Amino acid sequence: MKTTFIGAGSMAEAMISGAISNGALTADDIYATNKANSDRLQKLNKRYGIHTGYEIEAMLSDSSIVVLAMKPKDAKDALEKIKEHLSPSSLIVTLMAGVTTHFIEQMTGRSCAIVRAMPNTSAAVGKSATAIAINEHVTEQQKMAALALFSSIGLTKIVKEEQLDAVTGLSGSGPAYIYYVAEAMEQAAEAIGLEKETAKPLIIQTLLGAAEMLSVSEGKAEQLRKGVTSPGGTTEAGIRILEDEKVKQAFVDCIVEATAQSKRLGLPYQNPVKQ
Ligand SMILES: NC(=O)C1=CN([C@@H]2O[C@H](COP(=O)(O)OP(=O)(O)OC[C@H]3O[C@@H](n4cnc5c(N)ncnc54)[C@H](OP(=O)(O)O)[C@@H]3O)[C@@H](O)[C@H]2O)C=CC1
Ligand SMILES: O=C(O)[C@@H]1CCC=N1
Repeated sequence: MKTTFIGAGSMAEAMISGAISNGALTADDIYATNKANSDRLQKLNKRYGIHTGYEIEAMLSDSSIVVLAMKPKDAKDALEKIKEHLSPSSLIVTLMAGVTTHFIEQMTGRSCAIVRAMPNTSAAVGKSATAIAINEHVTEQQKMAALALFSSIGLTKIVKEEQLDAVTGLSGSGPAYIYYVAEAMEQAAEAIGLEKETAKPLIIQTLLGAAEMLSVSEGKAEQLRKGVTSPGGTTEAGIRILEDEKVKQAFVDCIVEATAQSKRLGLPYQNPVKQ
């Protein structure tokens, strides 16, 4: 299934790598272009055997899927460049945070089948938590193709487009919150006398194990936490500090604020006429 990536940065690469290694696409199916970085295209061509270049018209013709993988600030330029070459039968898949399907339709000047996605950087290891919103022009076959593409980089949930800001605040930015916890654990390990080489694998395995436990226990986080916490024990003493410092509320506030920022960043893309 011919799939063309407009934008060839880290998210595009994660999807290309996932789709090829999981068999969702072959290297021969994949075309990628960017703004001007030809070295980067050459590297992707060498690494994955995909087609790369700047012949937009040829790349877009007969493309079943066109992935918009540029930053939101570049959306307008990129859409201006590709709109006259877009085939009416192509499915547009957009990865851009905040850029609405309405904006894309306005920019291309016509109704398009669009899947708007919010993956996360764990796509690079096939573990993205991705949510997708599907507009009314997407056919059942296109929906299946999009699900196959995103399943190749991890788990996929279908949501309403208006829920994508919340998804961005929760799981789009989510890996950063977990890295923040890992940073705190690394800092603490040093303070309590553990060498980095000892602490790092212990931290990683603790995060992996906790995630696996959450997964097999159907997500009862509070119950799992209580299972670790012996009365009068070490966990209880540690968690008391987190409660005193209102750390849980700080995480809630963090996700609410990230969601609000996603909404703010999306404002210029509500109506392209106002740009
Ligand atoms: N990083 C993340 O955690 C997440 C990112 N996203 C979304 O994914 C998208 C891509 O992010 P990411 O891969 O990190 O970005 P990168 O900066 O790594 O890549 C952006 C790519 O877009 C290309 N580009 C810019 N302008 C144009 C243009 N006019 N025509 C063609 N290509 C163009 C750039 O080309 P060149 O190098 O030549 O300038 C580059 O290849 C963003 O919209 C982001 O919102 C979504 C979820 C999570
Ligand atoms: O920080 C950001 O704006 C992007 C969107 C989700 C993850 N990174």
